Amino acid sequence: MNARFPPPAPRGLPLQLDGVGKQYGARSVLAHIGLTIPAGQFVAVVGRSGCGKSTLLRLLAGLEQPSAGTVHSGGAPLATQREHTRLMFQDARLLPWKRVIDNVGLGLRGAWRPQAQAALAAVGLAERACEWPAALSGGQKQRVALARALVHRPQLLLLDEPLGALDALTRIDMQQLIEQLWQQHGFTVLLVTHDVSEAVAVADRVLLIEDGRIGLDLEVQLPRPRQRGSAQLAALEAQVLQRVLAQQPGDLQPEPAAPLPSQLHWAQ
Ligand SMILES: Nc1ncnc2c1ncn2[C@@H]1O[C@H](COP(=O)(O)OP(=O)(O)OP(=O)(O)O)[C@@H](O)[C@H]1O
Repeated sequence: MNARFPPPAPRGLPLQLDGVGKQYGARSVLAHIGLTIPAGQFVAVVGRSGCGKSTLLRLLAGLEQPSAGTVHSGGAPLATQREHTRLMFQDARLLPWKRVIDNVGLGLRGAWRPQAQAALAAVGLAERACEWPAALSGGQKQRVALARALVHRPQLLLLDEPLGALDALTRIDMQQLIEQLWQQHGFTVLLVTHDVSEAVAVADRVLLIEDGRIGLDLEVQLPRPRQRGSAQLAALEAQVLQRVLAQQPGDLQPEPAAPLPSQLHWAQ
């Protein structure tokens, strides 16, 4: 990757969540979340489907407001830091009628092309700047989405399962790219992922959400680069998985099965 990418913001944003809750109508999704995340920490957020991982990210991104509690950064409401926060989703959300570089430069003013070109170089796609998004693979589209975030020099990068649709090898490449950019630029990362092995491989800290709260807060103190497939990573992964599996599936609990037509027949 390219070291010429503009110098990073001095540090990541620290986060302080106090008593954060989120309700949708009568349904409580998050309750009393209290968290201190130091500047520049790489945090992975895991938990069963529907436990509130994306909701937490949307609250941090300012796309939703908490029903209770506060989110601060450095003593001020996080909302004052919106320009330093970027969110990336599972789908790249590129505009198909704009070339790759124009997608990266969306929202920039002035002489933005060199910055966008440098961001593309940082994700290894300098040569693809003038192509249409349709000419890119899924992994390349996600790299463009990452460049589109990087070009704003974020201090807080919120990643909502951005690698979920990628094949296993492309996924590891992207994990390593994100880790490398994080090391270069020092932004704070919150990565929502369904993949516990990904969480322990890339993060400093893994948060498990269960019953609307932080059910497990695990420091990953292994040196980097981490050896995929190592016994230490496997042990951490097992520790998180055991905790997830010990939990009731909550709203994923299937409805009582309706009898099949053939069963109905035999019951008569
Ligand atoms: N706008 C909304 N209105 C009502 N309920 C919502 C809304 N957004 C999310 N929910 C509910 O909040 C709960 C948490 O949703 P969320 O998307 O945060 O879960 P998640 O952990 O990210 O799930 P997944 O892993 O499946 O993506 C779910 O039960 C969901 O149905």
